[in-house]
Amino acid sequence: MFSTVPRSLLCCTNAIGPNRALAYVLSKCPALEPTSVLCREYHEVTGNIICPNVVRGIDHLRDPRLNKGLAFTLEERQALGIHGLLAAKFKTQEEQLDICRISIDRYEDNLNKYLYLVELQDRNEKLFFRLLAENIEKYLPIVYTPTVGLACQRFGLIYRRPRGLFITINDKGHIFNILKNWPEPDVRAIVFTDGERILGLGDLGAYGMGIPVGKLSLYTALAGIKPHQCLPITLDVGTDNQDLLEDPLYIGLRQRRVRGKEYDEFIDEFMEACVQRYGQNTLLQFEDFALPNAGRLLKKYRNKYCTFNDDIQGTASVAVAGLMAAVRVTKRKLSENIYLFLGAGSAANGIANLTVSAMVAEGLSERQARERVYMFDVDGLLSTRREGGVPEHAKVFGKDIEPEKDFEACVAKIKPSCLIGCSTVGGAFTTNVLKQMAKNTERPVIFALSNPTSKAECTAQDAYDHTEGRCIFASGSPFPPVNFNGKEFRPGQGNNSYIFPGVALGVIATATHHISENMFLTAARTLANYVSEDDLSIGRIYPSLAEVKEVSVAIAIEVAKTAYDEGLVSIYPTPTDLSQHMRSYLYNFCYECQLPDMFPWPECSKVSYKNAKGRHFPCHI
Ligand SMILES: NC(=O)C1=CN([C@@H]2O[C@H](COP(=O)(O)OP(=O)(O)OC[C@H]3O[C@@H](n4cnc5c(N)ncnc54)[C@H](OP(=O)(O)O)[C@@H]3O)[C@@H](O)[C@H]2O)C=CC1
Ligand SMILES: CC(=O)C(=O)O
Ligand SMILES: [Mg+2]
Repeated sequence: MFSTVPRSLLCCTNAIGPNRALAYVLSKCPALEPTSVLCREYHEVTGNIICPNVVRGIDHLRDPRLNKGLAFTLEERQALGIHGLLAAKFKTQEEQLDICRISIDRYEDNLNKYLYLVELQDRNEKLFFRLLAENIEKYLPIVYTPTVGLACQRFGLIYRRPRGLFITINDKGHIFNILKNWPEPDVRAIVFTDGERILGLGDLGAYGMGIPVGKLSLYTALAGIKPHQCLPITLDVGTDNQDLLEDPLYIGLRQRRVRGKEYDEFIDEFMEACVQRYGQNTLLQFEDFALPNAGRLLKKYRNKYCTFNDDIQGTASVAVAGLMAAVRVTKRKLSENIYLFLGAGSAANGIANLTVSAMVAEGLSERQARERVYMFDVDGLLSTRREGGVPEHAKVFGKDIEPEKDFEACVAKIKPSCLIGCSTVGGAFTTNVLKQMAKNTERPVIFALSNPTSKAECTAQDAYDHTEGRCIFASGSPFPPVNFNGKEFRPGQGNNSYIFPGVALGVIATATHHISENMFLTAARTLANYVSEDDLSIGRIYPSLAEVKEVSVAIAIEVAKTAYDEGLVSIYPTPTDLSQHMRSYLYNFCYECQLPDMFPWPECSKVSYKNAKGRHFPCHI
């Protein structure tokens, strides 16, 4: 029997179509082993040539995973039955990339650029990923924050072709069957959301699908994880966004969110179905769940599944990396800072907890480290004396101090050296707040991490302007370079996209079955080590985005080492060369020859194929 049937083993025939022909051959020869035998047998039966692993004819061009457009060679065009379906000109992938760049530049509106890229991904996957991977700085803001936020808000309008799975609460009891409808059997990573906290834009329900799709594009573009191993999913349990419930374009369930027991059972079933379908080691990334569920579900599942919450753990890692790199400028150890968070939700708590771990590594006790961390949420400073007390999810950061509802006053009173915004409140770092930070310390650290750009707590320009150019700034969404007193600053992007692709690569490539907290501290250290003096001199506490692919591999290697040290992997023996092992996993962004290499008639000319017995088969030209 076939033990390793290729993913899309189809045969070519002009007579009855590839699927039916293959089914026919298989039914006749169920015990066939090597594919080449199948080819020969099939040829004996039908007189047609089978191209294993190859969809022929127009279907080949319509498959984005196979399509190369005008880059198909004459031999490929002939062998694949697409000769004549393409214009005569042959183009290299490089020439095609130029055309893509020109095409995108024609659009002024970023949403149109986004749509162009979506369409490219649907048409020619390798071209899309190579374009993205080679132009990260230019196109990351389109496929990711900020434009992806706009795309989610308009998802009902721009939704065209299926990408990923929508699983609704009505599918409860049948989730495994829905997963079976996904055409790829070799999924290694699933990024999923229930759409309740999409960036800082709130509850976007099923419109949130843009986020798992965008995140998984970065799995491939930034870490070389193969696209067919990635599955984006939206869990549609309704929405409490009244505008969407009334939006005629809305594509999700038009009902209020299901919560409580039924929601929990639904998520339980989903988690179980994923591992049942794709195996124990399937990486399950929670993305953009709202505060009441994010931390709670992480706690519930973190020791039972190969899972992490990107908004809590990935964000923590990138922020701590930034803090570590900033030490080289401020000359203050992490344990010498005072931290004030605006926002006390998932991201803030994730960052605060990992910062505490980093301070403990510097020698503080956990209690001493926590004493250096303050938080301020919608009801003011997290004071144990305030009305209603400190919310459960941030209990450990509550302080026995006078309550304070005025943020500016709080910054003056607590005198933080690091101010970290994860509040979803655009402009919350006012001129006075920033000026106060400049008074608090010589080199204040200011992170405006909320996304998209409209939700950033301050702009890069404001941060430098109001701190006399002395601050160390990073933001979740990109800002253009800033000029202050004749000096140009190019602040970095404190975004979890520096972390999750590398962590995922490390986990997938070693079949790690559990993702430990330590891995995120390791990832943070690795990222911080990549920051050069040149980066710091232009105000950047992250490596340039052009280096992110290399950084992702480095993170993957370090994460894998941690996983081996902690006994969390399923691949033994430990590869002697982890770097080589990791690199062997990477996606090839360049076109590959699609002449069937398992073809039993390897000798190929422009006019005919010669089989092993020396018989010629004419090409259809
Ligand atoms: N740069 C990056 O890599 C990442 C950035 N983010 C961004 O961080 C932001 C927050 O995400 P997340 O933590 O998951 O969201 P949460 O909803 O979990 O947390 C938001 C927090 O902000 C508080 N808040 C809301 N309004 C105010 C206000 N007016 N003043 C003070 N605090 C306020 C909330 O308080 P309350 O609960 O009381 O309402 C809550 O504590 C988002 O914009 C997200 O895009 C998130 C992950 C990664
Ligand atoms: C970056 C990210 O994960 C967020 O803003 O939610
Ligand atoms: Mg997120």
